[in-house]
Amino acid sequence: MTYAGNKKNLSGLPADRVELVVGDITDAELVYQLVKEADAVVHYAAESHNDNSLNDPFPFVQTNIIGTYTLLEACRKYGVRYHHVSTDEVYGDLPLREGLSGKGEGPGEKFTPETPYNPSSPYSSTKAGSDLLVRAWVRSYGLKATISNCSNNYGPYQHIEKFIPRQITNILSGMRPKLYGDGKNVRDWIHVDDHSAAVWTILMNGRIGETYLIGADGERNNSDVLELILELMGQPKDAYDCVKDRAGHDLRYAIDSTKIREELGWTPQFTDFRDGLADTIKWYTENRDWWAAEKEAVEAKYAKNNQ
Ligand SMILES: Cc1cn([C@H]2C[C@H](O)[C@@H](COP(=O)(O)OP(=O)(O)O[C@H]3O[C@H](C)C(=O)[C@H](O)[C@H]3O)O2)c(=O)[nH]c1=O
Repeated sequence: MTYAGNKKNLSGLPADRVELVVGDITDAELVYQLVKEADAVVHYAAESHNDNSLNDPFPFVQTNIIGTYTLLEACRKYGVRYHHVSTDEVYGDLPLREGLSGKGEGPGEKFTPETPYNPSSPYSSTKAGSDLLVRAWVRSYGLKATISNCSNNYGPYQHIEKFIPRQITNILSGMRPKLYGDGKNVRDWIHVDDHSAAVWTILMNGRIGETYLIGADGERNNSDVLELILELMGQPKDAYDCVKDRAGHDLRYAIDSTKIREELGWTPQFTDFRDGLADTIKWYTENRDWWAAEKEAVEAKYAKNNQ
């Protein structure tokens, strides 16, 4: 199997059965050469960070649209099975629920595979575009492909630009965590290993042409997540800064993952967010070498936007 992606996301896939390929997916010559030899392609190789897409959308159009197109064409040419890793953000956002405890309890509307696409940011609109390319390649050319749309991941090896690792590494670097706006925005958290296991399940048993939503019923608002990080790291509850909100900030994401659970028998294994977060903190604490060199540059980018 050829895996187009980023080594940092490999956690959970059986390494002996996967050949990791990191490269420029807009480089058609490279892509065709690799896909020719592959049994299957799992495409994780997106530009993925909303804040970066707001500052500079072009790499998102190039990688997420042209890169996906290039992979699809190569898979079509060589008859290779393709799985497209995507995001719940293609569906836009949901209204905040009154009284959300931050523990994912209670009823509320969630995204389903039938929810109409309504992306908000340059990032999510390019992911939506790439999903639609996949659907067109299935219908028009009979490409053997599946799509998954997952909620917010957390766990080891996540880029420190993202919310959870940013706050952990801020604290470890003697800086205060940064919360956008009022911190009431809700994300539906899933451990990266559960996401990887779900992708593997779809690749092995998913029906061609289908879209599966992946989520672990992990809704929490950002303030609650940050307060838990502060508590687990022995910091005062209020030791953070509220900073400028993200432009067009999506309010709430929530996934209904009934389809993958009932049809393919997948269930998340990381059901205790507190434990998963504690392990994640431990990982960043013990692996400073992995992130420390990048910290200054990441924070300088945020500082330019007063974030
Ligand atoms: C970096 C940062 C973020 N935030 C807020 C903004 C969001 O409400 C939440 C999570 O932000 P993050 O940028 O980590 O993730 P999302 O914008 O929700 O998107 C992520 O999850 C989806 C599914 C993908 O598809 C994206 O690829 C992935 O980046 O924390 C803060 O309050 N402070 C911060 O310093």
